[in-house]
Amino acid sequence: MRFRRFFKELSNPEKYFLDFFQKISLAYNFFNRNELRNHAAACAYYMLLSLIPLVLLLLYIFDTFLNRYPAFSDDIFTVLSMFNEKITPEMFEKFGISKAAGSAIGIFGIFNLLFSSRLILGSIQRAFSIIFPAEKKRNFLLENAISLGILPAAFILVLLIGVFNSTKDIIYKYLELNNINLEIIQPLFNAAALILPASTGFVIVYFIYRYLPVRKPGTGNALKGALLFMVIFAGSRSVAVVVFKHIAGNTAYGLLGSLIIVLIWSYFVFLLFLFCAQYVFVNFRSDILILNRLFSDDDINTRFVQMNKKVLEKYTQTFEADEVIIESGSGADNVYYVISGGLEVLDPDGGSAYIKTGEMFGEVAHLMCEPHRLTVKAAERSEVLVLDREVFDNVLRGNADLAKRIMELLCRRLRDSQDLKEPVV
Ligand SMILES: Nc1ncnc2c1ncn2[C@@H]1O[C@@H]2COP(=O)(O)O[C@H]2[C@H]1O
Repeated sequence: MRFRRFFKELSNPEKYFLDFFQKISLAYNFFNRNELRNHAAACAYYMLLSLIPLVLLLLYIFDTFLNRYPAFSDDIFTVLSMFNEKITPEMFEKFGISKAAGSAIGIFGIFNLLFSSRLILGSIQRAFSIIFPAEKKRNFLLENAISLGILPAAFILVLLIGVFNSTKDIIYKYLELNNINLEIIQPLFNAAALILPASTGFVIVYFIYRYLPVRKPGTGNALKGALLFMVIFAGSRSVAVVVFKHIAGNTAYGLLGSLIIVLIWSYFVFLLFLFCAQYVFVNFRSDILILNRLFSDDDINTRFVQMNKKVLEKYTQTFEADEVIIESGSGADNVYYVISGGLEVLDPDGGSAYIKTGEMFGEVAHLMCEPHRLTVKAAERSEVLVLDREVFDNVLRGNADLAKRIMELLCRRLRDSQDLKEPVV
């Protein structure tokens, strides 16, 4: 069913792109309103902090292996020197790597890494609790367990990709040395070298979008978000490589230049990551968000209604003049909102009131959990949004302005119908 809808959308690309750009612009609005830039900055900063423990950890690993397993380290250097003959044990000695302060640094590195990992995930979780609002809170144990694991897991993944890349190069060199035809193998390897990191990134981002929010957005939406992330990421990476090479080549910046590059790049990646998370949410709750916007304006915004016709059509019912919409005494299953036309409220004593475009009705019974007291019928041909309890409650939950406006509406109707025959004491 879902696939059929997807292909139907694809067969009408114009509509599909319009829908896509509308969602992007909605996501951008929310991205700004939620101030996600600050969260991205926090993540990037913690990322930078985690670099130092990471370097310490690497020092420890090199130190342990180079000192304890000379045979292994010989092998490593044989492999490393295949890439660049300058990489020798002497070079490492020069950097002081093999003389590093041993296990103390290693342990310090691990603790620091876990701590930074906790900080990074803490910021992502905080951002996610804003992007994907939920009533429930996350289980404390789970929250901490995930966050301690995420950076080491990412680290291991990066190492694996690194290992793949170097293995690829080694095999490649080996084949070349043995005069084996590379014409077919080379493109295959190159494709694998491109696809492997991209698909790993895609899977990681997908799992985070799919499972990290307390209120889970569903598979299809998480996939869309992860895909958007990877496409923009891959595109900007190729631009960034060129730009950053230029900056790094400029020796005036030195080491500081590399740090600035790491900071700028991780800030950008986190911005993109949170933006795409917001896009996942927009896909997930697009109906609610559109209704939310619709109810935020004082008058009916006809352009907005027109733009979001596809979504609103799902909820719209047309009533002919004199057709009854609410029968007095009937159960309160829905709340209604007039998009066009006008309606009449009738009380059993013959009194009546008018409900105009842009007004809500049926909310009294819903809020009080009792049957509708009055009958409502169309005064002319009218288009009405019919929202069930769940949809209405979700719109109300995310819209404090709407709650206030409903209160105003209720007060106004109360005042209109107030009959102060007896003075209030
Ligand atoms: N004085 C009024 N003017 C306009 N609408 C009203 C007035 N009184 C009641 N209504 C609406 O008519 C609806 C009838 O069903 P409910 O009682 O659920 O909710 C009621 C209000 O939304």
